[in-house]
Amino acid sequence: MNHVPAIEVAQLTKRFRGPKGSVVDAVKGIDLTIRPGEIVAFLGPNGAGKTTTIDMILGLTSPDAGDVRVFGRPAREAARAGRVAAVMQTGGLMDDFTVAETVGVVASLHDRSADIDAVMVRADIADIADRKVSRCSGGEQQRLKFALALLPDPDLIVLDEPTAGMDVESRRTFWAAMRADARHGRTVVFATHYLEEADAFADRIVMIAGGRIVADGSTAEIRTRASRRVVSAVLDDGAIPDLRRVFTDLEVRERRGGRLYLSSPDSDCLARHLLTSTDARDVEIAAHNLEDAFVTLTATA
Ligand SMILES: Nc1ncnc2c1ncn2[C@@H]1O[C@H](COP(=O)(O)OP(=O)(O)OP(=O)(O)O)[C@@H](O)[C@H]1O
Repeated sequence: MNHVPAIEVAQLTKRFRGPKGSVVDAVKGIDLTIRPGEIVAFLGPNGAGKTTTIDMILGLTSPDAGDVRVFGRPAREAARAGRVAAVMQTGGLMDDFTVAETVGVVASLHDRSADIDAVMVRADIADIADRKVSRCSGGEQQRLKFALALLPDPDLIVLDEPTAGMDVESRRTFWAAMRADARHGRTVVFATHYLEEADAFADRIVMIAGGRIVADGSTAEIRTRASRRVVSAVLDDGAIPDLRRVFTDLEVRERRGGRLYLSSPDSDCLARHLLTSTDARDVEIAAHNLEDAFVTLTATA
């Protein structure tokens, strides 16, 4: 069963028509395979097409072209079978219920429900069980929605910007609960604007811009692909001509504080050469942060 992808999307396309005949190509032929147990971030700016893609994966919107399979089945069928659950940005909670009542009512709607107490602990809402929903903060409400999503014990959980509008502390608590739960082998897909969330939580980042995937890989791969790493060392300018002969793509970026900053497509090879074949001292390799990668990749999309 594990050979069947959790999500398989082929040439997924969605066009919206505006009021005056205008058209928006929200998703322009996305291909994507997500394996069971992966934690994947959809990272992209506003209007990139993340929500539209998620809606099609959940079977809430039909694609204009292309195909979505969730655990080998059409999206809606997988959702009906209780294999998929979602935490969406807005709506869905009743103000006058307490947290525990909400969980109880929703659990009773499922044919098969996970242990309620265990779910409340996993979503980190056991301490606020008696609080009215209307008195819960945005972060607490999102954790409650996360608990509701855990109730059918789904194999895939999809979260659309689950921490939008939360402060730093609430975000941290939310992700701590998510991370603890993800260790149980569930597949998790989430959309975010926050680079640090994708970086800290996902195994894999799918960057979406302008309705297309502009990069797909592990966080480290994305960084490397987006921008070369910078190798710096204490080294005289006199060494540069020789380095240029060995590394035809060498870029001399700057000299600062006695250090020379260089880059080349293979930074490991450059660093090795500096250490073994030149007088360079204090060699360092610095990865660009994800913010740099994001700007570079979406600018060229
Ligand atoms: N129902 C709709 N009718 C018309 N246009 C739509 C509709 N839904 C989305 N769009 C447009 O499709 C594009 C993609 O929107 P989408 O919500 O998928 O992006 P997103 O990456 O989720 O953005 P955000 O991060 O702001 O939520 C946008 O230009 C948006 O305005």
